Amino acid sequence: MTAMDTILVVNAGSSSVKFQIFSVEGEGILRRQIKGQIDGIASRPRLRASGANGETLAERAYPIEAVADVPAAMEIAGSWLRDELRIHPIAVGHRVVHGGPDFDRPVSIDHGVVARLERFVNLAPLHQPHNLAPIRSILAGFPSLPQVACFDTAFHRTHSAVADHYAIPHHLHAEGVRRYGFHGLSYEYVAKTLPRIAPDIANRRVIVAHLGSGASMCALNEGRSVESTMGFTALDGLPMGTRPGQLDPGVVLYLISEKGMTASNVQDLLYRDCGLKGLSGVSNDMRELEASEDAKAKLAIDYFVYRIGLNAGMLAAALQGLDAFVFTAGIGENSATIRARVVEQLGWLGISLDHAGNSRNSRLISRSESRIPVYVVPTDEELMIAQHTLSLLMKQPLSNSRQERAS
Ligand SMILES: Nc1ncnc2c1ncn2[C@@H]1O[C@H](COP(=O)(O)OP(=O)(O)O)[C@@H](O)[C@H]1O
Ligand SMILES: CC(=O)OP(=O)(O)O
Ligand SMILES: [Mg+2]
Repeated sequence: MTAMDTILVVNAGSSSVKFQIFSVEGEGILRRQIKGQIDGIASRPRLRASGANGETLAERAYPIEAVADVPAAMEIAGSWLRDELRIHPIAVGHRVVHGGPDFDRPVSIDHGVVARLERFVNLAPLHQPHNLAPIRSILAGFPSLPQVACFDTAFHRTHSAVADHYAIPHHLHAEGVRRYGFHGLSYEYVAKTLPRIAPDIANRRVIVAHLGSGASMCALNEGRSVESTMGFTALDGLPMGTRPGQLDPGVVLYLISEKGMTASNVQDLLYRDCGLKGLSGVSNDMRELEASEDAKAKLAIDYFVYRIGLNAGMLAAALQGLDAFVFTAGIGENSATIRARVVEQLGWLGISLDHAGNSRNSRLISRSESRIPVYVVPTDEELMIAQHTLSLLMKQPLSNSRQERAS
């Protein structure tokens, strides 16, 4: 591994840490060498990693107390890559969830960039601190190793003014209180992949449902984001593992004025104790809800599916019609049951499911007579990050990083 030039990609989500190693072969060619993730953080933690040909490199389960949060998972993944595989990359690409109003594309990281990104920690408390921690420690330990930040928000910067605003006084929009949207690296990957796998609809009106531990939907028109269910923070829109999704702001006022909660109590409640976890009282993990007999677990799933249906109607209105629907991310890629429930909810649009294809996780899961085709597209945020990292790297000399790696 150490003989070749490699790029390490780090993607800390709310229930997982994902990482990939790509080799750089010739001008601009990336080849995946390792793909790994620790998922089920705080539910059923497991490290899985595979090599260039899909062969298993690691498969380890951990007790829940050993991987209780994202930093613990980051530590395990980091030490596996460093100490067992002895990876010495020439650059590191990071997913950074919040880029605020200024960052509309990936950026090379220096101390000034980190300071600007720290301002958004309170706008993405489940992600931003964990995105910035490895950046800071690499900056301290390997100051000349190039690092690139790739933002969840950047892909949505194409939104029109009406889609970008809340109906609040202008000065708040001016200082950055806007509807940013998230999961942009995932939507960018899907938008770039559709022309190859579904050329008929790639340039038309598509709703992409990114259903993972965090969940959102994006309206794509001609491959560009025009609307998202998420806004200023990754709390809005669909219910998620531990976040409520759309909530009347009056609930927040009630918690403060009637229940005496502080801002930090409310932040903890909304980011950590709501969503599927709060509604079910069973788990934030969809696999556990699907396996549960508990009536509240069923209610949580019903609510999840219902809200996806409502939000699909909203995005179809933004697009003034619909030509395709795409499922992606942990739940969207793996749960045939949830996909079937969502498609049933969208039946009024003339969508019908190919049940056999759906249970095989096929790429096209709608029947030929379905008015709107439905696809499953496994996302690859890490590939997007690697591509952005390499293209920024090619604009700057590599000599420093090669020296760094050699030392
Ligand atoms: N086979 C499966 N069936 C149902 N849900 C699944 C399956 N595999 C993964 N998931 C769900 O996917 C979610 C995690 O998705 P992921 O996109 O990895 O999240 P994140 O990146 O936000 O950590 C969890 O709710 C998990 O239960
Ligand atoms: C923005 C967000 O919610 O990300 P994730 O789904 O990876 O937690
Ligand atoms: Mg994710």
